[in-house]
Amino acid sequence: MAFTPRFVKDKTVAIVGCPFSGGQAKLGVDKGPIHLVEAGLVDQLKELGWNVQFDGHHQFEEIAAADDPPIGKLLNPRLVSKVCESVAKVVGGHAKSGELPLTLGGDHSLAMGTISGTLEAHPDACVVWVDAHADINTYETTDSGNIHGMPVSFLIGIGKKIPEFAWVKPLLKTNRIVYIGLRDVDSGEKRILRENNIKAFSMHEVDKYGIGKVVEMALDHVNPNRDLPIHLSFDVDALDPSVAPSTGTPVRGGLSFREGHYICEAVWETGLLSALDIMEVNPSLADGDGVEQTVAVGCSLARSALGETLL
Ligand SMILES: NC(=[NH2+])NCCC[C@H](N)C(=O)O
Ligand SMILES: [Mn+2]
Ligand SMILES: [Mn+2]
Repeated sequence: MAFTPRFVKDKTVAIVGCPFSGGQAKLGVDKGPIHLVEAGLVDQLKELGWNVQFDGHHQFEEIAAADDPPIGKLLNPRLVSKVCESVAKVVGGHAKSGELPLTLGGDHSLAMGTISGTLEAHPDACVVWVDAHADINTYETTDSGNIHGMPVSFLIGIGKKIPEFAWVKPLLKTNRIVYIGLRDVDSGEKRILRENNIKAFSMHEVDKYGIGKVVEMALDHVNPNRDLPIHLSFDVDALDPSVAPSTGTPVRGGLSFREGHYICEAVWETGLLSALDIMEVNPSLADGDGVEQTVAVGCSLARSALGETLL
């Protein structure tokens, strides 16, 4: 289908490369965006008819806080906060000018920035969060202290208020986010999802209803009239590790290659996509083939969400 989504002008996609790993402990996830671009993503999107804006990856070095001791259990808190704040400005700027921001991670803490940016530009946007994890731990519930397991709690405004993160406005309403693919949710997170009535389709529902029905139910929940902008935040660990092995927190029993792509295709078909994140590609994990395979799958998910069809 050769159309442009409703909230995008001149079929322009702005690639926001975010070589950042501070939201978790494994080295290498900062190399994800570089590999995705080197695999030819820019030309692939041009081939699909997009005007592609890409002026190099973001440099976060100058942001590095000299002294960044943990706050409670939270690791690298000042660094993550400052990086996400700058990402929010960049993503929000693109969205306001009618470009579709495609953020390449980097770890999923970045979504605190990307979704903040989306909501500045489109206050009524909804979020489809595709992940093995709920990433909704709070100051009180996090066990690992890794902020990539926490961005959603900041966006909806739960948990202890941390002054270092004061810029994050709790703009995301709990009925405007839906999860697909969950299978490794901490017990504190399960309670948060329940108490806040947050809709989630785990792998159990994918097995039970099939991916077609699950995506339809997910969109019915966050976007009942199919008129709101959609921010699709895709953590590649939603896919089964046999499909995307190069990622920091793989969990077996994940989405198949087709199920992952189907989600992207179905979101594209709504004509409402307004921002896309491809997160947690870590080219230093897994060996030879696995790395190439994961990078290729990251690119093809992006293409599917941006209009590539099978026929
Ligand atoms: N974006 C991710 N891969 N998140 C994994 C989070 C794992 C775990 N729930 C934690 O909070 O540490
Ligand atoms: Mn995950
Ligand atoms: Mn995640």
